[in-house]
Amino acid sequence: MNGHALSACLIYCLRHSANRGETQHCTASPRISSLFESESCTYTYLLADTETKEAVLIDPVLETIERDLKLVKELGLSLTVAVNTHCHADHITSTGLMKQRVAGLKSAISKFSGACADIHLKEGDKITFGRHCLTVRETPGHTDGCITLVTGDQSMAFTGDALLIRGCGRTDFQQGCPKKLYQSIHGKIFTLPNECLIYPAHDYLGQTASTVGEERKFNPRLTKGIEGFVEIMNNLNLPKPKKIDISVPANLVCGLHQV
Ligand SMILES: N[C@@H](CCC(=O)N[C@@H](CSS)C(=O)NCC(=O)O)C(=O)O
Repeated sequence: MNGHALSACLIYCLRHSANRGETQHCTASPRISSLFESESCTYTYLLADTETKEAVLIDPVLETIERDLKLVKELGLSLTVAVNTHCHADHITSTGLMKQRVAGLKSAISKFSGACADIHLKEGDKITFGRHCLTVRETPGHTDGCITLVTGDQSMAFTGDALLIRGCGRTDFQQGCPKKLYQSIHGKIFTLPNECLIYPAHDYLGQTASTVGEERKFNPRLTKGIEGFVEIMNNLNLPKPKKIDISVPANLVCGLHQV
């Protein structure tokens, strides 16, 4: 199945934690829904505490706001935070519009993103929802404001555009720096347990999730030394994202530009 074949596909994946039933904060795994937007091949993740019904959305996309809000309603969830892993260059976030539709919803993004939001995140900050939380790891390199969000039990990591499945975010615009990205991935993501699931912001080949162990072993870019990695990244020769000129200014104002 290729990325576009996933366009109408909502993947509901119930994760069961070794710490299930644990009442202490930040230890168990939340419920996860992986939601795909086919034009930009972006994943939005809805994480929820099934008991308290508190939920967070990661990287919501403007075009799929109705679908995402419908799911939140169907599941009876109370959305508290919509967080962007960085200031996206290829699509417009729905965060600002979502704040107008959901009472009390707070937006969040890295303090180094340059973007406005209710919450500016930094290394070690926690986003708590019910019994669960996400801990912020700063993973710059694709942009200066890229973060990876890790569940309390370290069973899942939402890597944004830092680490993709068998790939990684490009480093040729928006403060991109291959050396920084290499250090971020090796220092902040590959130090997680091998079984930790990797949920990226994009996939262009229809892949849905990976693990730290798999990427450490098989990622064709990150298994190289730093000099080899820099050489690869400086020679990707990718075309510019089609919507970069509207997405970046819009995302700097929470996606509300011209909405
Ligand atoms: N064709 C797409 C843009 C594809 C792209 O550049 N993806 C980025 C992440 S979104 S800025 C990326 O880092 N890709 C890495 C890679 O190796 O493909 C469009 O026009 O939107």
